[in-house]
Amino acid sequence: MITVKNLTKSFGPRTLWRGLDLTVPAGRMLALVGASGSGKTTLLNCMGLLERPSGGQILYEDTDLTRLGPGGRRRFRRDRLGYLFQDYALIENATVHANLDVARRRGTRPDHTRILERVGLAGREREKVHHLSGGEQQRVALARLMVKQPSLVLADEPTGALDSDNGAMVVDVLRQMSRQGCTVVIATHDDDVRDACDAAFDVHRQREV
Ligand SMILES: Nc1ncnc2c1ncn2[C@@H]1O[C@H](COP(=O)(O)OP(=O)(O)OP(=O)(O)O)[C@@H](O)[C@H]1O
Repeated sequence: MITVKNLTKSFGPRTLWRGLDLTVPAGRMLALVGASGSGKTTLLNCMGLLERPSGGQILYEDTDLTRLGPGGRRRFRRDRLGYLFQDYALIENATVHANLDVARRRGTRPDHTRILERVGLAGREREKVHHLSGGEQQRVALARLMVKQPSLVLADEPTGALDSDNGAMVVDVLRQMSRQGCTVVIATHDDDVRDACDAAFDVHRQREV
């Protein structure tokens, strides 16, 4: 479960939100919606320790993420978090296989063949990521999440570069992860994605819609 309490974020004189409260229980999928520029990505970045809020708390279970030191932040990212962001953060120069292997937890042997089949990339293990299209790279990022099995997934427009079939597949995979207990937060402008979530939170109005 992730709980955002009384969160404020300003860039210089401009305040995006003040006193924002939000809870996403484990096993639930929440859509972050709202006009362009309302701060959906910034809120994901705060939850994902990529940006510091100006005030307030972000609790993951009993840990206040805003108070973690460098070691705690590193461990949280490594052990708990899964990002599905627009720039994918893949290792461009490496193969699909290598990109999946870096996400593997010690002591686990995920079935890459089955996972790549699931995301529509069967047989592409040996290809270099920089040879893949934007939508294919987005699906490698999804496959990497399936390998990592994080307990908190933060996704920013995860269907942005995809056709509708692949978009639906991404939502199915995220739903499957949430059924296994993962907390999933998705910033989206896509009504199909929003409808597939358990709830939607408008970042501009600061309430569920
Ligand atoms: N590092 C930064 N410095 C200054 N302003 C920033 C910074 N990051 C984001 N902003 C501003 O904060 C506002 C919210 O941006 P953000 O990307 O979070 O919105 P969004 O709701 O995700 O938008 P979109 O739907 O267009 O992706 C924007 O006006 C943006 O210019």
